[in-house]
Amino acid sequence: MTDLHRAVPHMLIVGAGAIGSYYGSKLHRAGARVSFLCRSGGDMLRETGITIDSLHEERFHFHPQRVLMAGEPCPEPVDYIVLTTKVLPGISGVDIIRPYLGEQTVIVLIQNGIDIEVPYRQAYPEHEIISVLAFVCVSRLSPGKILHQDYGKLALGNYPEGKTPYLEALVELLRLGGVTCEVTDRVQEARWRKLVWNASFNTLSVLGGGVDTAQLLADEESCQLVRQVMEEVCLVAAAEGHRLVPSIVDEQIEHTRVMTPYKTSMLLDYENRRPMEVEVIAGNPMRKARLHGLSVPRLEMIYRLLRLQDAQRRRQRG
Ligand SMILES: NC(=O)C1=CN([C@@H]2O[C@H](COP(=O)(O)OP(=O)(O)OC[C@H]3O[C@@H](n4cnc5c(N)ncnc54)[C@H](OP(=O)(O)O)[C@@H]3O)[C@@H](O)[C@H]2O)C=CC1
Ligand SMILES: CC(C)(CO)C(=O)C(=O)O
Repeated sequence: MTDLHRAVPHMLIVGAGAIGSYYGSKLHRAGARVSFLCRSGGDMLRETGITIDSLHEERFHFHPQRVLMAGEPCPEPVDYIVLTTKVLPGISGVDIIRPYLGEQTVIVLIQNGIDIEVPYRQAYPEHEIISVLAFVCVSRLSPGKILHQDYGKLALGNYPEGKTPYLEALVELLRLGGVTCEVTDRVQEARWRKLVWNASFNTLSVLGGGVDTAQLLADEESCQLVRQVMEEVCLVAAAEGHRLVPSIVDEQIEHTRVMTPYKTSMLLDYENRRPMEVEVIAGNPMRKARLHGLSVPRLEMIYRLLRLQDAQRRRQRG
């Protein structure tokens, strides 16, 4: 047993937004020491802590071990550094985490998108990376105030593949905190499966003029478009060596039909005039398709239109 597996591990969560606060609360419940690294709102968090209100779980309130502002040194070693920012070209997770990495700090990414691990693998080849997919609907109402609407399962695996004792230790903690965890030794395939949903529903919810999942599926033409985008993503995944079962398209559509109508995280970002995760959700798969010489006309169009929307929003924000 290394000192990383201390009885009470120290987790530094980068980003006190919806995902960071929600899963941070679960790790806190499990007895871990949970600190946050914030870009804004740090004073408020230190004073009032974090409250999770949920439509399905009991209200939970906690005070983080430490609240650091970006760049502020951390006086104690970090066992797991957990990135939960949006994945955007303007945010360099690689640079943000540098001051906090000890020799054995494990890098954990709870974020959407494809190939998000690559910059970390390149910058920190010696560090273990755990890649995590969140199946949850949660949002931050204001600093320290989180609303959990639905679900909460995590799928986790080591990047690029496999399962290590550090992964198992993290999963044990999360389960103790009440999180359902699915452990996989093929996390990249799991990312592609999730992308089938995100690359279709997230993007079309914005380009469709601000529609929720139910509205997208209620209309036969837009439902057909969802399906076609999903099929294109499966094509790229297969070229990358991840053969997803063909029934995934029907399964995801039928599963979404019975979900409470949901506004995707990309739509919430668009409505709130925040930058959207266009590159990792639409850009990266489209670039992979180009590398393999595949024709994915819908993905291409979605990517180009979303880039325009995003740039227009940036201009409006000034
Ligand atoms: N919310 C959800 O239901 C789901 C989200 N996801 C994915 O999870 C990831 C996180 O999403 P979510 O939690 O919703 O996003 P939020 O916008 O709620 O939170 C992101 C947080 O990161 C912070 N941040 C940004 N830059 C920095 C920085 N340089 N240093 C420290 N903190 C920083 C932001 O700070 P500030 O307060 O200043 O803005 C914000 O608090 C995304 O990839 C998303 O796609 C996946 C599944 C579901
Ligand atoms: C699939 C979902 C809804 C998380 O469960 C999501 O990833 C999102 O809204 O971006």
